[in-house]
Amino acid sequence: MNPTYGLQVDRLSFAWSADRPVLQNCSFGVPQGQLWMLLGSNGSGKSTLLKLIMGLLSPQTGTLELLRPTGFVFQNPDHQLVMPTVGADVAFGLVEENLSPSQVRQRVRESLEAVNLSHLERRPIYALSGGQKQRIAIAGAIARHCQLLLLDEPTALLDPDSQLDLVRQVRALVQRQNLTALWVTHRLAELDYCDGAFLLQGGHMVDQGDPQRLKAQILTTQRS
Ligand SMILES: Nc1ncnc2c1ncn2[C@@H]1O[C@H](COP(=O)(O)OP(=O)(O)OP(=O)(O)O)[C@@H](O)[C@H]1O
Repeated sequence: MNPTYGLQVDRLSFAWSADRPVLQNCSFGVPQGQLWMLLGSNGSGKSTLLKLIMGLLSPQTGTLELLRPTGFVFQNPDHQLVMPTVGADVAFGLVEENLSPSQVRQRVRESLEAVNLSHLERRPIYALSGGQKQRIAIAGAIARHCQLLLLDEPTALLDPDSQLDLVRQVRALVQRQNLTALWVTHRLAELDYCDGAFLLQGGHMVDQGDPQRLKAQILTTQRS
């Protein structure tokens, strides 16, 4: 992989069945240390692309190179947070890492600090807001020292203020910790907080680059 990219995808194609191609010859890269957003209409293949990057699906052709470990954040945090309290949930992701109890405590502390939620370590998960739950899911990835974050419409269930709060926090975190992040969204307002964007249409990556240019272009298309 080119060392300046945290994620590099080259001529990737995928079809659920031979007569239904979803992704066709997609090539793109997310520079290391940056947050890029992935846009595309319903059914354009965004979630399928994330599943390929996560390794849950295998491409028919093409290659994927990515920094590891990789962390995922889903639309609905209730599908992701499995333990009764915040601290226990973040620690749960570390069970396979063979760490001492004090190392686990240190990782939990650091990762909660990273998402500015240290004060919630003992709070039950059910008592969190949607935005706080998403930040705990992100803390779980940070605790595992993830280098690449994949976020599939993480603000879909949040109110408008919490949406922008989350994207601002993730951008700051990416910059502070030199992470690489790919964030799937339908919300054009979120494009104000990323370094670049990709536009997926009909299985092709039809545009990529400056998020404000893509935003203006999509708004013009929507008006016409
Ligand atoms: N498990 C599956 N089996 C067969 N076809 C699928 C499966 N999952 C998705 N598809 C099809 O693949 C295409 C792309 O779906 P995908 O969910 O990746 O799109 P998307 O861009 O994420 O959409 P949305 O914005 O609505 O979440 C769609 O035509 C969808 O019906």
